[in-house]
Amino acid sequence: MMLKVEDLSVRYFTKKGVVYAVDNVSLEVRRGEALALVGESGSGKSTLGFAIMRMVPPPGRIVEGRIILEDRDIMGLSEEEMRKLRGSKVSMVFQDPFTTLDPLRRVNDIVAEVMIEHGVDEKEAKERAAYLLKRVGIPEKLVDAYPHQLSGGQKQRVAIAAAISMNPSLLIADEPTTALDVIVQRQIMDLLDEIRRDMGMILITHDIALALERADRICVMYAGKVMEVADKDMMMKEAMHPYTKGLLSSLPRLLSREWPSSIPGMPPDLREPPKGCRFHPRCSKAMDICREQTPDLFSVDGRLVSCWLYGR
Ligand SMILES: Nc1ncnc2c1ncn2[C@@H]1O[C@H](COP(=O)(O)OP(=O)(O)OP(=O)(O)O)[C@@H](O)[C@H]1O
Ligand code: NI
Repeated sequence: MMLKVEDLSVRYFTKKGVVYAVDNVSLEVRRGEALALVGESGSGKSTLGFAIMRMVPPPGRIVEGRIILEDRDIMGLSEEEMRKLRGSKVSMVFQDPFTTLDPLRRVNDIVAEVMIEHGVDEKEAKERAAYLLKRVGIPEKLVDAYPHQLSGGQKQRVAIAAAISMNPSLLIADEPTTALDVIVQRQIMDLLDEIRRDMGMILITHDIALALERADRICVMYAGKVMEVADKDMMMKEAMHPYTKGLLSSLPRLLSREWPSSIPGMPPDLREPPKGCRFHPRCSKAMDICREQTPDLFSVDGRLVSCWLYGR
């Protein structure tokens, strides 16, 4: 297994209370697969992505769990060891590449810098940066440009080139196309598909249609918990969890790329998540046990589902 996350919990210790952002999450990413992490805003997707990089921003903290990257538990690594790992074994690209591209550096240097930090010598790093930029579709005349001279899509291409420059085993892409217009979105997703080859990818998105189109497996999150994990084809055919069923029942309308509104109610405030199953207040199938006890992730017909309808 490329990545195993076990019983991971992340909380933000804010002045206004503790936010239970990721609660007891377990998931796996197989070698070479694209796993989509799908969920509405605030469900804990980015927090989970940051946690896998051991980069949860304060006042957040990983409070428990294991993160095993290629058979190595990275929870025990020092910050210095993590710095070596980030970018080389696991990399991340973000929604807004503005925040990750140094505005004062030329594009080629931005990409080369990542490699230099990981010990590649300068000449080799610059040559490889030029190659990578070409590979991600940056025109040659722009390799010496500054980020502000690029379009949004081009900036994202540069961020991708930097992220894959050390051939990481795992790429975490957090809403990589959300800030882009529809045509550019497609180009960037095609680029990710093409360049990652045997690299594993976690695609974080609130866009279920995009997830179903691009990922091999889908992990649905709700209020900091994993609700259901299944192969894309299985999920398309039939969802099991009432929450996922609700999401997918509105699939035909998803072309509008908005969060489906077929589920009444609102997600909970994660400072006071509901007892039992976090989805129970919005669930039409809720039973007594759902209000009291949190369901495990039950393994049913080749998928995982956290719902009392499917296990005891
Ligand atoms: N820096 C922070 N301080 C306090 N709370 C935070 C912080 N970052 C996130 N949270 C809270 O943690 C929870 C999970 O947020 P997170 O950003 O991980 O969700 P998300 O699924 O990525 O949402 P989005 O789709 O909006 O990006 C939310 O309740 C959010 O308000
Ligand atoms: Ni997010």
